Amino acid sequence: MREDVKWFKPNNGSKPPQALLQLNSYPVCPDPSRAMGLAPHTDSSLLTLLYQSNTSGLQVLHGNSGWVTVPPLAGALVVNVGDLMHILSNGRFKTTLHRAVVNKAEHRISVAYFFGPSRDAKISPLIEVD
Ligand SMILES: O=C(O)CCC(=O)C(=O)O
Ligand SMILES: [Fe+2]
Repeated sequence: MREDVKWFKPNNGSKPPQALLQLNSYPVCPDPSRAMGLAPHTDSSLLTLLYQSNTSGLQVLHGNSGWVTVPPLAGALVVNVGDLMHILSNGRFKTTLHRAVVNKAEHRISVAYFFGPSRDAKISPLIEVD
């Protein structure tokens, strides 16, 4: 893999990066097979840090295994690669299709911190195709 220490050097002058904190709340659901907490999606920014308390619900689509649960680990955050990272790295870091399912026993919360460049930054791949 080609090393390039300039990967994340901003080229948009002094515009600050953008960060967004999103609080998700998934109430108990009597029939989880008939509801979805958060529909399948990819996060559009660069990176997401996700705190998912101690109730599972996050699932990622993993190759032939289908939807795989990402169990919450005490003191750990999930790091999600977003669309902009996918584009910047020319697909070397892949954006992650994920969703959140509900359950019938516990109210679940999660906190997502989305981080990326300013809204009007121009994004293009920084790594050439091999
Ligand atoms: O609640 C979760 O585990 C996922 C939240 C999520 O994917 C999002 O806020 O974009
Ligand atoms: Fe997400």
